[in-house]
Amino acid sequence: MSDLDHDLAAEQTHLTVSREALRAMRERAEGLFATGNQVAGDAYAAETLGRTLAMRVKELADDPTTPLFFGKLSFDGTEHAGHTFHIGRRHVTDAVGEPLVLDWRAPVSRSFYRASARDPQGVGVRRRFGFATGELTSFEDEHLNRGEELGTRSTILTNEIERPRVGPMRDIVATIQPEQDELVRAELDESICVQGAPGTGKTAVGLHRAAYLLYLHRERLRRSGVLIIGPNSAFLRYIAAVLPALGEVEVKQHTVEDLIGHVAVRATDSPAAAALKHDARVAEQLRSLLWRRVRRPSAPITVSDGSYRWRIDLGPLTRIVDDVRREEPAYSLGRERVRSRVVDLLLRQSEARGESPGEAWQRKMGKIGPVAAYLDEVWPVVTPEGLVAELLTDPPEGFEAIAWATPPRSVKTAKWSTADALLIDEAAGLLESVPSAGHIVIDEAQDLSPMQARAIARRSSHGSVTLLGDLAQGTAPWSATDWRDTLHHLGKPDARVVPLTIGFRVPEQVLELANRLLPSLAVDVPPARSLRPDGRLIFGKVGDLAATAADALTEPGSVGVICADASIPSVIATLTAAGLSPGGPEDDERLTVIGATLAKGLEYDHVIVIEPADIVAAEERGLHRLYVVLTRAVTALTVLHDTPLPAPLA
Ligand SMILES: Nc1ncnc2c1ncn2[C@@H]1O[C@H](COP(=O)(O)OP(=O)(O)OP(=O)(O)O)[C@@H](O)[C@H]1O
Repeated sequence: MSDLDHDLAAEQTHLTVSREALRAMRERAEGLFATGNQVAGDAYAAETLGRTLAMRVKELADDPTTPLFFGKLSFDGTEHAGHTFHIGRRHVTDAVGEPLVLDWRAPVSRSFYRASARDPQGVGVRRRFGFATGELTSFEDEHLNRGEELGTRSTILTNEIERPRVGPMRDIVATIQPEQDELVRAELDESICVQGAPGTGKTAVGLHRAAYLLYLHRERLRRSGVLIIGPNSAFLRYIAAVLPALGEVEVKQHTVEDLIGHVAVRATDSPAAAALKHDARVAEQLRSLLWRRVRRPSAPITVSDGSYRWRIDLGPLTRIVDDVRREEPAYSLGRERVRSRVVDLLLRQSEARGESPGEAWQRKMGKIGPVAAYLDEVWPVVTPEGLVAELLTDPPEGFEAIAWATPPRSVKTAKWSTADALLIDEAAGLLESVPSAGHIVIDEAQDLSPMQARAIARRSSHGSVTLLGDLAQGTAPWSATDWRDTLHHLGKPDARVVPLTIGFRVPEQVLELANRLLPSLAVDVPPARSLRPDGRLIFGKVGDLAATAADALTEPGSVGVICADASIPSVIATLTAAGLSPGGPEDDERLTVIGATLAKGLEYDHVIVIEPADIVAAEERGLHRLYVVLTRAVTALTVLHDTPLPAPLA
């Protein structure tokens, strides 16, 4: 046996021992789960404990297809000199608590991603492991102490990048690159905006950052929560498995629409109305409409509590309104403040008479007729829907386009649009303050409208955000052209904007084609360098579709046919007639037909794009859409067209 074989055998043994230990950890957790009910003091404690233990059992699940560890650090310097650590997806300890595998997020593991020949951080040798279906098959050493460093030339990194893609997105924990790691491990209180060309790992970075923050601030974030926001449900489905694979099973993933909720969407807006409703100026209109409801009182109050009659003059009543207004509370809180200050005045009069009425008396006085009438006059009850209905019934100058064609009979029967739901959320935020999440990761953030950004800002007022996006991929009418604007609406104006420039998905030739569109996209973004010199770019006629798809399916990996949304039925018909069975973005078929508007954030091994000119013509920012579509390919891009290619590509 050579030294290398011997080393590999020893590592395989370590893997077997670690798997065994993880199984034992899981069995212990299951045992605790089973007895949890008996040890907990009461039903509430039992439930909490049960939930924690059930979560722990889930977290300890071993996925036999992914390796328990992917790297090893052998230290010859710092306080760790003489120690070796295996780095994996989670801690694994043996029966006496000795670590067999260190979590990739532990402080020591940082050197796995950051140590270099120039700055070895005490690491003598960094070892990366190659795996096939969960079995350890090879390793690659860098003797940092001898100045050896592979960087992006690592075969294990190359294999990982070139691996055929099938099914949902996977974690990249074994091969996070230094520029990515710096973002992943940024502090919890730091908000960051990542500007990265297609395939530079923005989504991956955001998800790993969520996992990292949860590891470091588990208790705090369990209470306040970490949210992931993505553009649509096909995308959320695509990324759904990444965090659970990293042991994080509790993170909620939403689109902006389902984050907001409030009302069922049953109407659509004209483009002009939608544009105004997504504009931050409409927030100002709602605010002033709301605060115009607050008035000074017109008469003093006289109240009888059965034994005495109390009177409050106009002067103090006016002062209360003015004071509370100046304090700028959320509107509904303001109303309660006014109420309690009136009751205070009554209480003081009563005390001056030598009485000391209790809470029940105060509650009664707060609701008594004259006090309620005063409140309704100076600070009336407002509902979010009511406020928005008022705006849409009679919009101010310059906002005529948002007017309802026919106002509904009542607020209850109103049909709301997606953008109305945003207005209602804005109004709700003026009425009551919204609980803040600890951290929010927002993907495809270039498409956030100012009003959507404000909705997220309300939910992260005490937390931080990671914004991920690419200005060149902005396809909404309100897409950002400058990150500072989005950050301003998000309430994080000082966030760092950091570029990612190494492309892990799109092959060089394909990127070169897509980049020809960049000068026409009117954005200033740093170009990316592709790590994939090995791709293929093919042009053909639309009539070649079935043959191209059939051919692509003979190779491993996923095949995505992307066309203008209107062409989906005919594309499916062509493929089906040829005996292929394409699925949609929600299915698990190897062959997927997907409309251009849903392709954002997704990737396929072989992408077949049908009629780029149709994709461009279908919408206002069609060239941006085409840029998104052309950058979905991992290995091969086939462009099929009968009409001439859009000018920048021809
Ligand atoms: N460090 C890495 N090691 C291996 N693969 C990586 C690494 N970083 C990213 N990738 C892979 O590159 C592909 C693109 O990553 P990701 O989807 O996160 O990019 P993106 O910047 O969000 O792209 P887009 O702008 O198209 O949404 C994914 O398959 C991802 O797994």
